[in-house]
Amino acid sequence: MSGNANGVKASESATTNKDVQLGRPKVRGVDIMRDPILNKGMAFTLEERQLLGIHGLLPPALLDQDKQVYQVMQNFYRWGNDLDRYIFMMGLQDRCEKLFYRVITENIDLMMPIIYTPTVGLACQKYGMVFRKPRGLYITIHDLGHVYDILCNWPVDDVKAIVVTDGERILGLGDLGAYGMGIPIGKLSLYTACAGVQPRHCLPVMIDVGTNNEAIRNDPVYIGLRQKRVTGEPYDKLIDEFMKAVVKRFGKNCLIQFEDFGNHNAFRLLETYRHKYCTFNDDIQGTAAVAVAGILASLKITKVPLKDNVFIFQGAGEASIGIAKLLIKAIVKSGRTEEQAFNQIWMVDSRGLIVKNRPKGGVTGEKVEFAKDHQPVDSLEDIISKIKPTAIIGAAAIPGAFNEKILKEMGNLNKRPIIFALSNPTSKAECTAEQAYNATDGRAVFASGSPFKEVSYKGKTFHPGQGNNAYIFPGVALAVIAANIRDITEDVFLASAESLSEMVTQEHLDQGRVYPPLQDIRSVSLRLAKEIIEFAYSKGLALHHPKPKDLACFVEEVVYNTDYNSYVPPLYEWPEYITSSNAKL
Ligand SMILES: O=C([O-])CC(=O)C(=O)O
Ligand SMILES: [Mg+2]
Repeated sequence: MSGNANGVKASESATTNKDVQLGRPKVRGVDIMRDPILNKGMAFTLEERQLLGIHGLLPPALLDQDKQVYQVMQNFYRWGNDLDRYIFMMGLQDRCEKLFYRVITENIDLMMPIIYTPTVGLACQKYGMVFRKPRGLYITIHDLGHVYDILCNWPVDDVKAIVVTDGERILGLGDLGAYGMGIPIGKLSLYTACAGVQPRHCLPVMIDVGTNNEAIRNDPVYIGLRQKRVTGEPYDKLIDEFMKAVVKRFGKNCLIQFEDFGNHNAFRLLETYRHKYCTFNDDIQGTAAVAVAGILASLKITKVPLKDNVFIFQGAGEASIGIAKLLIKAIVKSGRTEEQAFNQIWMVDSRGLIVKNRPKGGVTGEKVEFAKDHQPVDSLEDIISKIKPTAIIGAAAIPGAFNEKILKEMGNLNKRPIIFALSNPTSKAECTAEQAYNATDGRAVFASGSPFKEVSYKGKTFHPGQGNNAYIFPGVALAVIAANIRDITEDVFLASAESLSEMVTQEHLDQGRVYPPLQDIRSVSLRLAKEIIEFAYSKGLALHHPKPKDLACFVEEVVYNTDYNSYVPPLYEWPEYITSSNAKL
């Protein structure tokens, strides 16, 4: 390839867009129609049908991709519920990948609630019924000693990103065992839909060590191991073997995103692996970045400087601790000492306010450094009246935790209270958008992890923001893959949070938004990737050399193209001495 419209040479990019160079596929005949990567449905041209040996295997009409999109959308609307829409879209992904991604990217705000939260949560709960065709790899505790062999069964060699779960904490739904596989699949669909990561570079992985969810173990159509979770040494050995096998099979630049592990493993595994492998934990670090971005944007509405805010976290798990730690970095950057920053952050868990020497105990691990010198207080209502926060952030998957009294109190304490109900899916949110606006006379600055529709209150329309790590992980992944960032530091996540918050315009703020609209998530993710790459080069974290001159073009070059390839090879041009009648014999 010579150069694109912007003059960037393909050779500068980490991954050349091989799609457009495919020319003639190796597969022919009916097999090409059975391969979702190559299949074009009724968009195969007459020439292609003849050349590939599929003429007559399709009805005679040609339906180009535009018409196919129309057909998919008509069907999509026809389904009566979201779970059926999920199954329908997964079927499309299994049949025709390019069409699937074209439909998703063109209708991202309509499609995200289906292929991602909240519907993906419901799909995981019913995965035995939803399951049609396997996707990704299943590695079980019985495969100890053979993990590399399993990775070798994956047919693609140039995998660049893995999303892995052990299914122990699927969204806020708890232990769903192997049914949790819907999450890595959904996350990786967003890698492509939001950030244009090539689908063939992506691999979803389920590590099945059993499930402690008895109902799921007894489900007659359960797809995983029917045993209690294996913990301790064998568990650690399996994860360790997996990490090493990934490097052996796909190289040390292969990104490994940890997703929806239980708290007790998530922090531990992050600490063990973060400096040795190209890895991050989305629930700790991705969620942290999106929440801090939302907080930074909220301050433009509340006009309360970061250093004067007081935050209460409902929950002290992966999300809360992750957000709190990144927030501390942001507060310190704004001029406070670390000690002062810690004093602005209060945590609440199932045993009440996290204080030193709590009679009810339970302050261990990551929570310890957040424990305050304060009297124990049990109920969230009392905690809020005593601590007088400017912001409350819910991430404990306790639906209704922000009750009317609490929301009203937040409205009494603040001109513009910040209320983030981040637990997923929607059924686990701490309050609804409507409840937050109604209880605060429309003054709440509200965001939630799962989407809520606009709310009309006293003639004004509010657009609640979706504070979901989907605004972060696709852009991070694209940046990591394209620029070979191996060490994904906390500063990368802080830079991501700052970049995202800077993409929130005054117009967005006027609509009550603290994130750019979901329709814009693709351009947001690409810009984020570009800014992360810029940051990574400035800190010496990007190993792709030389640094490309034009980063926007560099990013554009690697992005997946949803147009169908032409399988008709370009005609050869015969040299003139052959075609010319004057050719000398
Ligand atoms: O998947 C989502 O919507 C966000 C997330 O990581 C979680 O809730 O675990
Ligand atoms: Mg998650």
